[in-house]
Amino acid sequence: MSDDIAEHYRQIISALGEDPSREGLRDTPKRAAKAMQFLNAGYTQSLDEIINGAVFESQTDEMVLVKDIELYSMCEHHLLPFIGKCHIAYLPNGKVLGLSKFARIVDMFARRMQIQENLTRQIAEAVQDVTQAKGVAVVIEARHLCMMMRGVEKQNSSMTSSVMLGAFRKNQATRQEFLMLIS
Ligand SMILES: Nc1nc2c(ncn2[C@@H]2O[C@H](COP(=O)(O)OP(=O)(O)OP(=O)(O)O)[C@@H](O)[C@H]2O)c(=O)[nH]1
Ligand SMILES: [Zn+2]
Repeated sequence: MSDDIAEHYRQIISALGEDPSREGLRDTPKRAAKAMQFLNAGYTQSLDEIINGAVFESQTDEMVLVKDIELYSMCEHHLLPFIGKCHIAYLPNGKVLGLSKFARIVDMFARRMQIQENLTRQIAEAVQDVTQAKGVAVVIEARHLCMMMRGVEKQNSSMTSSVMLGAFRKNQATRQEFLMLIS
């Protein structure tokens, strides 16, 4: 599979007018294939596998917030990166999730091709699924290279997307508390 991807990169380099056999580019198809596979490793992972049973009983019923999880993904339209941070909050319902698992959930979905809005929803639904929480909130703030280095070439705009489930959707005070904590 890696060889396959490398061969396609070799053809792309050639079609772009470069010589893929010149010294500096000789190993580039292989490197690019490896990098692309890493950036899309989410397709080879599953929620069960990354959670690895790290869901613990707890009677806490206060909001838990994991803030500023850095995020690197690629938009499915241009295969160019979007980069930003993700905030995840939930209201436990007898169970809490291992802290590192929030970052693992973000990475698993971020390392697939998609748009930011869908990524936000996938993360929220995964946290809900795993914790059976009373509510889950996810906000992603990101800058899209497809808007910066090409196309409209706007360097300072960023996009914020959010998904609120359960109590965060129904209860204004809960939502406000979350938004205040991440602001
Ligand atoms: N909503 C949303 N749009 C995205 C995301 N990533 C890229 N896009 C947009 O997807 C759209 C694709 O538009 P097209 O007109 O088909 O493609 P294009 O000609 O390359 O568009 P321009 O970027 O405007 O040059 C653009 O408006 C992008 O800004 C994302 O995560 N969410
Ligand atoms: Zn794009």
